[in-house]
Formats: sequence, structure tokens, C-alpha cells
Amino acid sequence: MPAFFVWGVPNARTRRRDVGHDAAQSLRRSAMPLSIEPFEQRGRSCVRLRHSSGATTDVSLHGANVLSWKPSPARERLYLSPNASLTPGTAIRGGIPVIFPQFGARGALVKHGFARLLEWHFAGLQDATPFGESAVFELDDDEHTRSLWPVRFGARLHVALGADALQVGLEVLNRDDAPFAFTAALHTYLRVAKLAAVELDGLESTPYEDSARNGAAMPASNAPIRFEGELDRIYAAAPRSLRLRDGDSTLHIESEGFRDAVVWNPGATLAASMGDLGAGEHLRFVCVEAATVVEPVTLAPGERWLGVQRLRE
Ligand SMILES: O=P(O)(O)OC[C@H]1O[C@H](O)[C@H](O)[C@@H](O)[C@@H]1O
Repeated sequence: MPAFFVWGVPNARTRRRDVGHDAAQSLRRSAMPLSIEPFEQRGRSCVRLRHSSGATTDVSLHGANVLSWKPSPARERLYLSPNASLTPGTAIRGGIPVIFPQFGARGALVKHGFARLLEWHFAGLQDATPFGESAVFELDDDEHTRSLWPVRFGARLHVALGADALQVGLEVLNRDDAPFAFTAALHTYLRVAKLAAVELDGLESTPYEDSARNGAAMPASNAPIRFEGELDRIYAAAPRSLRLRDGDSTLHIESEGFRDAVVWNPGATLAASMGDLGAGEHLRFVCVEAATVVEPVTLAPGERWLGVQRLRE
């Protein structure tokens, strides 16, 4: 059971464990009030978090899907397809879809679970969250979810914005009187300028499962990941700290709680065949997902789990 943790925002009631001095410094710098603005984007109800530095992040209530993260007004870090579906009940192609309670087809539920298909409730800005002041989105079981998955649960998405960092935490609570198991991921679409020049560092020493080749078990590649065609890999027990290099720009990708990492780019052929992704769009993003896929998390009644992904410039 991963420990809860805080990245630097002083809050004695919720602090369990600090992770990293640098990260703490970074969020302490940014521990100034955030403001919230509701708005509509492509017919979906959204909220914008604005940091006093000028950084913003937008979250759709549909799926609690983060749509945009701009550390500065002209610098979008996430990718949202212009072809993303607007239809209720479908998933949003881009930003940070929340995958819960099932990753992929690893179970009887709809692919990647139902959380990304449903409306979440915006519970406002809260200070008593696992990592300080965050926008909190809630999804609780109801008749519909119980008809799909007969479990009483609470899911919370915590979105914290700093001057140069975005931190997203998925919290799951077992409200049932029996244990349940789930898999989950934050399916983050990171915008890239030039895919051919992109390298992902940090997974060199980790063997992987190659989902693009029927789940073949592959040895560690001993090299940074480059994107030259369809790539779909699950790295079990992945290192917590990765770096995405894209020309002069480096993005630090850190995770806690999630054991695994999934890396995905559909490549040209698959991208062109997907209804909500157009030809050539695979050149605009790579997905680096904080995931817990290989070994499901099992929660006893009353237990909580928290998985976090942090993106930092
Ligand atoms: O098209 P979606 O259901 O959003 O899934 C998009 C992708 O998600 C993950 O990265 C999986 O590893 C891929 O196999 C899958 O194709």
C-alpha cells in the first residue's frame, strides 16, 4: 500500500511524508492562492485553475480529464486532438484521461474503465488534500457504476498547479464491506514539437511488455526511448523519475503510488485509422502514463490508495 505524500505545500494536517527537497522548494514557491474560473469548451463544462505566476490548467468535468496545462500563456504542454469527441459517453482524445477501474482490456469492463466516460463532480478548491491546495473532482459509485462494477467506491482527482509544475493525484477509497481490486492510469498526452527528435529517458534498465507485439516480454533496451513507428509498452515497477527531451525542452515526469509506466504513440497508420485522431497527429504527442497495471491494487474496506503524476519544467 503506497504511503500518502505531500509535495511541499505546508499543511500539517495532511502531511504524511515529503518527497524530495527540490520538489518541495518548487511547490513552496508556488504555494500562493489559486483561482478558479468555470467555462465551457466544445460544449463540455470545464474549470480553469489559474496560478498567480500566470500558469493555467483546464479540466473538463467529463472524465475529470485535464485538457490543458500552460506553465506560461503561450506554452501548452499537453496535447488535445482537434478531433476529440464531444459526445457524452465517449472518451476525450488528449490531455490526461483518467483510466479507472480497469486499464485496457484487462478485465470485463469497457476498455480503460468507465471513469473517463462519466461526469465527475467539481468539489472546489480544497486545502486539506493529500498535497495541499488542489482542485478536487469526485466520482462516487451510483446505480449506473454498480450495474457495471458492483462495488462501492469513491474516486477523487486532485489537481495542483505550481508556477512550473502540474501535479495530478488519483485517490481511490473502498466504501464497500468487501475488498476490491482495480487497475488505473493517468493517460497523459504530452505535446511534442518534433517527434523524430524526442527521447524519453529513465526506462533504459527496465524490461517491458510490448503491447504492439501481442504483449511480448522484451528485455531492457539500454537506450532512451525514441519514437519511430507504433510504440505501445508497459514497464512494470518503473523508475519514478523520467525525462522527456524534445529539442531544447526537457520535461520531468515523476510518479508516486503508481507502480508501472505505459508509453504509447500510435504511429502513422494507427493514428490515421482512429476516428478521433487525424492523419499526422501522432507527430504531435507522446503518451507517458503513470499506471498500475501489472499487479492490480487491492483495497480492504475503508482503505485508500493514492497515485500521483507530477510534470515539471
Ligand atoms: O484508444 P484508447 O482507448 O484511448 O487507448 C489508447 C491507448 O492507451 C494505452 O496507451 C494503451 O497501452 C494502448 O494500447 C491504447 O491504444
